[in-house]
Amino acid sequence: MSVPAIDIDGLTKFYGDVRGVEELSFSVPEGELFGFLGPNGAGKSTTIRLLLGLLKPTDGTARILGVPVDDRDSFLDVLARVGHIPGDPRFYDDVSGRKTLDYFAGLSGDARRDELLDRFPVPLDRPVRAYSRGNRQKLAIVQAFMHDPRVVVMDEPTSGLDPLVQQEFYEFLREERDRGVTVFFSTHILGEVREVCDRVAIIRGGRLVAVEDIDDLLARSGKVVTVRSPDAIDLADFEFPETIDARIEPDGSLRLVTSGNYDALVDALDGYRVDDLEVRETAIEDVFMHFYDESEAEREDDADADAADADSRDGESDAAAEPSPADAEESADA
Ligand SMILES: Nc1ncnc2c1ncn2[C@@H]1O[C@H](COP(=O)(O)OP(=O)(O)OP(=O)(O)O)[C@@H](O)[C@H]1O
Repeated sequence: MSVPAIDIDGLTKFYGDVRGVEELSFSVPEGELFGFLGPNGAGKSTTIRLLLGLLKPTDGTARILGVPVDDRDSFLDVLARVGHIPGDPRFYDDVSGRKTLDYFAGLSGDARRDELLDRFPVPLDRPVRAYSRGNRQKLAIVQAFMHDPRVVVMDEPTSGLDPLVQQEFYEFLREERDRGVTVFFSTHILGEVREVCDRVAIIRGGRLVAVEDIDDLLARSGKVVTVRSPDAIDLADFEFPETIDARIEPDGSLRLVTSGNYDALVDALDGYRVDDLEVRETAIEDVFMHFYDESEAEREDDADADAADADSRDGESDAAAEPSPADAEESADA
């Protein structure tokens, strides 16, 4: 079996007492479009910075193309085959876009510069200071891909792009994936994951909630059935083995999420008059909220356990400790 493009094993980072990420383990095979989804503060940027060796882990390891990030000499060679778009791309403001790209070309090459600029044009002779947010992002895209990397790691790469450029970028990512490039990108936008990803890791509160194939996730998430009836609907009539969730909406209609066929539903409906019946795919939002809700419950359990722990310790405050400025930010010993 070939070596995964990205391999993360037990990766943990604490900023003082603050959890950045804890015990993350997953891998991404070559040629996959992999989404890394989580709300603000979930630990996406921390993971990406650990993966690229920009931050030192508290525990665990990350590998790109089989090389551990802490094997500095070999890892520098690997980085020549990696593209990176940081969350907030920064360039020297007084330097033109062209000179900026010249600089990066000197480091790792620019065989695809012209092709990328045709696709994601920017005002090359203007200083980057004068760039709009979108143009800055496009410059970051060209810079990340122009040396024809094997693996590209991106932190919320579509922020600031207008919808047309976003679509162009998604198309470009699919083409890159089809050429065998591995694309890892973080996002908090659910639709983006559905539209472009093959698989997704869902992270919340620094912990991995799930790693799922997008199609499987949607397939086993069921269908949403809404029934409107002039009769009072009794929920008990709709508790079949296939029922994932059933509730009566404020307007009296039945909302049922079902994973199976409709025989039991049709039988149950026999006792009711039906004004309206609608069956639709589960929205990806519902699917992810399900994971987020579960993870929220787990966090509350953790918080309860922590509080119980603190109560059991004599003389200790149960307030969460703030990180001291000294240990808040830390860079790797590169
Ligand atoms: N330099 C730092 N010092 C202290 N805490 C930090 C630092 N960087 C991140 N954190 C904390 O680590 C956790 C994860 O943050 P991170 O920036 O990785 O999340 P994120 O998913 O990228 O969020 P966003 O989408 O808002 O960028 C948060 O609780 C954050 O406050």
